Amino acid sequence: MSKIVTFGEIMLRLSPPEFLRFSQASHFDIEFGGGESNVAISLSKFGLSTEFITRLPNNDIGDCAKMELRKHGVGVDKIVYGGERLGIYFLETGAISRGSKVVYDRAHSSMATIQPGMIDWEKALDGVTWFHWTGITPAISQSAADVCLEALKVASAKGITISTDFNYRAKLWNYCDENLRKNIMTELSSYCNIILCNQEDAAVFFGIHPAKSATETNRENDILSVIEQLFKKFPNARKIATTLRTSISASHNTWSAILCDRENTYKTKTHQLNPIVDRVGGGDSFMAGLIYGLNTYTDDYQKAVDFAVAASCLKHSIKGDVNLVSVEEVTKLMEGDSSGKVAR
Ligand SMILES: O=C(O)C(=O)C[C@H](O)[C@H](O)CO
Repeated sequence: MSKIVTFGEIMLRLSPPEFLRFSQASHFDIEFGGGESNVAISLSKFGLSTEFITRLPNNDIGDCAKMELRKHGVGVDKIVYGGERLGIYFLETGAISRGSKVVYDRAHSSMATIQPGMIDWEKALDGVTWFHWTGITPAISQSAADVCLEALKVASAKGITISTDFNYRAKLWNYCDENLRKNIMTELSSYCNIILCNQEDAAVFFGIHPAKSATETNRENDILSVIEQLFKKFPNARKIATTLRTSISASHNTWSAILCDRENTYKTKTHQLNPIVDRVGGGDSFMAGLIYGLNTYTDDYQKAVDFAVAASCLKHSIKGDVNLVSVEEVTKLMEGDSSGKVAR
């Protein structure tokens, strides 16, 4: 039976109600979010045994984060405690052609000040079959990057499948220059078997760009060229996926994905995404869907990626960071029922 661990920072998400601007708000809606905890919660909703590892402050706010994870069935026993505070991110939700805005307030958080040796990875990863991290964790601080490396070394020695979502966040990565960032991400990524990546991630982290042919390229060829180069750079990578969003106008968005292994390419159908309720966590919901898909449809990779894209499509209908949908709901959409009919 699969047992999945994700590792990263869970934060308080504070957002003005509805579509108010920060400057208009007199109070905030409270949720919890974070790339890796979003994946853990979604996987737990799909019925997989899931554990989230992080460092939380030993105070009431840290307790609330833990209770949130527990409420969704995610294991919290490997969490360590200490440090001053829980990270926060402020989200102003955009509308029409005004984009959303994120302001991070996570400096000196418990996760940013985590140090090597604080987590006993040998014990924490005992009996685990899958370990997931993202490029957000090493972006927080050098010591968080070091702990990530500690985890990956142990996971890899134990033969655990390792996945990552590169998740470049331009507003983080403040503690190091471009070269160090490249070295850190190259070392961490070299342990990974399953990778979720987009063109920007590949360019920023590894200086990888689409190879231009004499003929005109298109978006799909560009990303396939990037994926080919990533496979060469990372010999341990078995599968690389990407999501493709088109924003034709504020009211016309589509969502699809591609999954590649070293021999084949699996493309999904294109889903319509309108109206979008909340697009935060779209990539995380895809990642969780892919982890579920690869664990469930073990010899049907087309089905695995079809499940992932349908899952993330549904996420866009849900307020908050997390994809609170069941396998049955995803399967229904995957099989073509996008009617949104009332279930009676
Ligand atoms: O941006 C981050 O660092 C977060 O983890 C916040 C959100 O949960 C994340 O962006 C969603 O993918």
